[in-house]
Amino acid sequence: MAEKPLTIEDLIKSDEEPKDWRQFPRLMRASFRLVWRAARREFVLTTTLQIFSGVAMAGQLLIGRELLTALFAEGATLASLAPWVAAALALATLMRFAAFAEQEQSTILRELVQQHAQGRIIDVTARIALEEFESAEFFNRLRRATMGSGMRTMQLVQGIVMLARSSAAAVGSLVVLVLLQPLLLPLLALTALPLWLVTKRNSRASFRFFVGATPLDRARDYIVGLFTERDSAKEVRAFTLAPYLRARYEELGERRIEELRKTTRAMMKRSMAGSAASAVLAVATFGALAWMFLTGRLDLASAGIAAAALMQLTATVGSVGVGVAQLYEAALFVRDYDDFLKLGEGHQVRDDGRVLPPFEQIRAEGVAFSYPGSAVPALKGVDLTLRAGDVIALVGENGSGKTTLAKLLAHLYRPTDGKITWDGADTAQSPQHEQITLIFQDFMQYQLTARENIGLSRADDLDAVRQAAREADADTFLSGLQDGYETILGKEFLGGTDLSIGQWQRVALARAFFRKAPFIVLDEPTAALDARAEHELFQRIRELFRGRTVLLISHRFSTVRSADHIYVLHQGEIVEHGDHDDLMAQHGRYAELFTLQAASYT
Ligand SMILES: Nc1ncnc2c1ncn2[C@@H]1O[C@H](COP(=O)(O)OP(=O)(O)OP(=O)(O)O)[C@@H](O)[C@H]1O
Repeated sequence: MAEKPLTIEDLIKSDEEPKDWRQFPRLMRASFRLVWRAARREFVLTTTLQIFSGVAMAGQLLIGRELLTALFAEGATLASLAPWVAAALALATLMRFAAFAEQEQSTILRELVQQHAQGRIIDVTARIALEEFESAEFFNRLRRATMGSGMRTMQLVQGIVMLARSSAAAVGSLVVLVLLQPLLLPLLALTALPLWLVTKRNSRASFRFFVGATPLDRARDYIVGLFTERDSAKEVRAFTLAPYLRARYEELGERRIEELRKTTRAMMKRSMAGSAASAVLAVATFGALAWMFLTGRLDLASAGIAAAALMQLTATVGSVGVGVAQLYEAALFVRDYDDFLKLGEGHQVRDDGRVLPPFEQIRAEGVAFSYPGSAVPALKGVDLTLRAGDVIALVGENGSGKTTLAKLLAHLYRPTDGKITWDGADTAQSPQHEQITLIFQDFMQYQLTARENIGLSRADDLDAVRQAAREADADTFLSGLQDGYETILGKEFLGGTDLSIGQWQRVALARAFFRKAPFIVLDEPTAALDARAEHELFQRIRELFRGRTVLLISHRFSTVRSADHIYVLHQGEIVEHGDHDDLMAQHGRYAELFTLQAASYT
C-alpha cells in the first residue's frame, strides 16, 4: 500500500508527452498484463490460431512450389500432382476452420478484457477520495481510462492478434525467401522502413487528437444526456431548450470534426508519402527478382513462388504496420487506464463494514475545508461537539457550509485544516463505515426494488426492511404497490413504478432507520414531506432514533427548536450556538431568522 494515495494532481505533474517509443515496452507489458489477467485461455487460443494461420500461409507457398515443380516436370501425371493438390486443399480447409474458431475466441476475448478493465475502473472510483470528483480533470481522465478500458482494449487485442498473425505469416514468407534467394531480404527490409516511420508519427497524432478532444466530447455527451435522460427531458420541454441545446451540440460537433479533419489530413499525407516510398522500393525488389530469373540465378518455379512470397510479404508488412500502429495507439490509452488505476492505490476500501467502537463524543476541532479548485474556504475554524444520544442541529443560510460540515463529520471529506476526532482519536484515515448513516438533501432514488431501496446490500432481511419502512411511514404505500416490496421503483426498468417526491423521501428515511447506525446525519430530511408528516417525524425523532446521535440540517426553524444543541453557521463559521432558548435570548442571527420565519406563518 502506498504511503500517501496518489491524486489527480500528482498524475498531471508526472504526465509526459509520449515523444518516442521508449515507453513502448512498458506500455506493452501493461497491455499484456491486462489481457492476460482478463482472459488468458482465450488469449492463448486466439493467438495460437492466428499464428497457425500465418505459418499455414507459408506452408501454402511451399506446397505451391512443389505443385509447380511437379507440373513442370517431364512426364507429369495426375497421380504425381494428386498428393500436392490434396495437401493444398487440406491446408486451405484447416485454415478456414482455424479462422472460424479464432473469430469465436476473439469475440469472447474482447468482451472479457472489457469487462475486466471496466470492473477495475469501478473499483478505483469506489475507493478514491471523494475530493477527486470535484475536478474536471478527474472526469477527463476517467473518460480516457474508460476509453482505454473499452474500445481501446478491443483495439489492443485486435492489434496483438493481427500482429501475431502477420508476424507468423511474415516469418513464414521470409523463411521461404531465404530458402530461395537470401539476397532479396535487405531490399525488403528497406520497403518496411517508410511505413514504420509513418506509423509511429500517425499513432501519436491520433492519440493527441483524442486527448485534446476529451473535454469537447464530454461536453457533447452532457448535451445528449440532457435530451435523453428522464429528469432533464422534462426541463428541456418546460424551458423550450431543444433548439438552443441542439445548436450547441452542432457547434461542439463541428469543432471536433474540424480538429479531426486537420489530424486525419496530416495522417493521410504522411501515409501517402510512406506508401509511395515503399512502392518504389517494392518495384526495385521485384526488378531484382526479374533480373535473377533472367540471369538464371532462379528457375521458373522458384521465381514464381518467390514473386508470390514477395507479394504476400509486402501485404503482411503493411498489416504488421497497421497492427503495430493499433497497438501503440491503444497502448497510449492503456497508459491512461493504468495511471487511473494507480489512483486507487493506498486508499482503504470505504464502507467495508468495519465497526469503530461506540463513541461518547465526536468533535470538530478548528476544522477548515476548501473544495479543490475553490479559492474561498467553505468552512473555517469550526469547533463543535456531538455527544452520544444527542440531537444536534445545524442551521444557517444557503451556502453557509452546513452540508460540507456534515460530510466532513461523516468522513466523506477530510478537513484541509484541523481535525475530526472520535473520542479523541483523529479520524482522518478512517473509512466511511457502518457507524454512520447520511441521508443527503439530494438523496438517491435507486432504480431498484423497494426492498433494495431500503435495505441496500442487506435487503434480504425483509422483516427489518418493513420495520424501517413503518418507522418512516412508508410501509402503507409500499405494501400497496403492485408487487409490494418487490416492485422496482422508478420508470427506467421494465415493471418499474414511480413515487411522489415525498414518498421517495420517506423511502430515503427508511434507509436511515434500517442501518441502525449510532451516528445519523439528516440533511433536510423533510423538505418534501407534507406538513403532517413533517410534524409527526419531528415529534417522534427522539423516540425513533433513541440512543443514537442525530445531526439535523434544516431551514425550518420550527423543526430544530427541540434540538439539544443548535449551531448557527454563517459564511463557513459557527457564529452562535446553544439551545433554542439560549439563542433566542442572544437576539442574534438565529433569533432574527427564527422570528422572520415565524412571522411568515402568522
Ligand atoms: N462541490 C463544491 N465545489 C466548490 N464549492 C462548493 C461545492 N459545494 C459547495 N460549495 C461551496 O461551499 C459553500 C458551502 O456549501 P454547502 O453546500 O455546505 O452549504 P449549505 O449551508 O449546505 O447550503 P444549502 O442551505 O444551500 O444546502 C458554498 O459557498 C458553496 O458555494
